[in-house]
Amino acid sequence: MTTTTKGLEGVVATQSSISSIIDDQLTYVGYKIDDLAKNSSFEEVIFLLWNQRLPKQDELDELKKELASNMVVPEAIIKHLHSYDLSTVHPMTALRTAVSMLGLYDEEAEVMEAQANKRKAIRIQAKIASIVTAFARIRKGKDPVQPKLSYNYAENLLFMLNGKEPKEIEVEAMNKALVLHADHELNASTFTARVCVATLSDIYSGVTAAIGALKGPLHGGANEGVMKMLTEIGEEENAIPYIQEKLDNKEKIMGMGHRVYKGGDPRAKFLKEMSKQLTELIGEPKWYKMSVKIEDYIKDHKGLPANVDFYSASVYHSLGIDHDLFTPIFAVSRTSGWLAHILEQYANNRLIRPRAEYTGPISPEYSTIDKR
Ligand SMILES: CC(=O)SCCNC(=O)CCNC(=O)[C@H](O)C(C)(C)COP(=O)(O)OP(=O)(O)OC[C@H]1O[C@@H](n2cnc3c(N)ncnc32)[C@H](O)[C@@H]1OP(=O)(O)O
Ligand SMILES: O=C([O-])CC(=O)C(=O)O
Repeated sequence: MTTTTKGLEGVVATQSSISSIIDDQLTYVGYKIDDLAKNSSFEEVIFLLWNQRLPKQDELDELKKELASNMVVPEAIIKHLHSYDLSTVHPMTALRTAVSMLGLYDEEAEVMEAQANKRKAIRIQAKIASIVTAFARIRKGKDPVQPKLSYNYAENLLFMLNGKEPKEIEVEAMNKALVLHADHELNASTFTARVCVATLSDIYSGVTAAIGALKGPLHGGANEGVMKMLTEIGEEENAIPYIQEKLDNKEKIMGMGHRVYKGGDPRAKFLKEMSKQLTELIGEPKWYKMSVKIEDYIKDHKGLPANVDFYSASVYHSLGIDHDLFTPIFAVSRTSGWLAHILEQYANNRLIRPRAEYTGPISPEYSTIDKR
């Protein structure tokens, strides 16, 4: 058997035409992330990821309409969100369970035909925004807000979260964050989704599994970890001593480092710019300034670049989003990528089943229980 690679580093595990990372450049279906971040709506990116081409205007209008009109979630899920102790449950745990529950209320849940899976993809993408926002409101004793048909995805996400018309700058920032987080080749959660559905399990299982993988602090959970760190640091002058102490204790700095990018994450510069603008706007520029200090220090002392999670923390904070909702917001965006990969996996499926190199004892002598 060939040798193992810890964490599957550098292993090419599948072919995909959805996104690529080549020489530290990210593309979705060949289009540069820079062009998409500057020009595209999240809906446009969803269409691109699911169809491997950019939409025409009427196709984009249709997708926007379908997403907005499918955002309402079954009442049973809203009831379920009321049914446990929302003060202690992490929103990613609630989301994982609620998305799994969605499958119970979808008549096509077990239909494996390609068109049915596309219809389910729209429903899942639409409803995940409503689940995250309903959870956020219910735990504050507020009613969920119904989406507006005239709003785009980013507008509805903010509207359902805050119950008031979002400002243009907030919508722009949210849209860009959604575009930047939408897909990322074979990251851990996407790989999880593909492994799951490669058994020909259903689409809800795939997305539920992916949410579980995204939750961890080495992956999507890092954005919440970044804000926790910034809050603990409190003021700019404390940043370096705090970071040095963490490094001395061999602790990881959240939002820093990446398995694939060694020169830098191309998404981070957009989020950095947004962080500067938005933290100034809310009168809390210290979060941005602190982040820049940390980024520079880690670059100089560890040679590690900031990843997508680093500046997204202060961006989401500036948008007034609760810190434990940062990863669920990431999940809302990444659902588009998971669904694209799930559809691609179904279209060209083979069971994913690698091998393990056995390192346990060889032929130990068996003794019956009375002799051990
Ligand atoms: C959306 C995303 O998922 S982006 C990633 C989000 N995750 C984070 O931000 C968590 C912090 N970062 C990390 O833990 C890592 O950089 C990962 C998980 C992203 C990538 O890790 P890997 O490629 O597996 O690298 P690994 O964890 O093996 O680290 C290699 C070395 O760099 C160090 N290192 C890597 N990241 C960090 C970090 N953030 N802070 C301090 N040291 C780090 C490790 O301690 C290790 O050092 P050593 O060789 O002296 O033991
Ligand atoms: O690709 C990865 O390993 C992690 C990442 O940046 C992402 O999922 O966006």
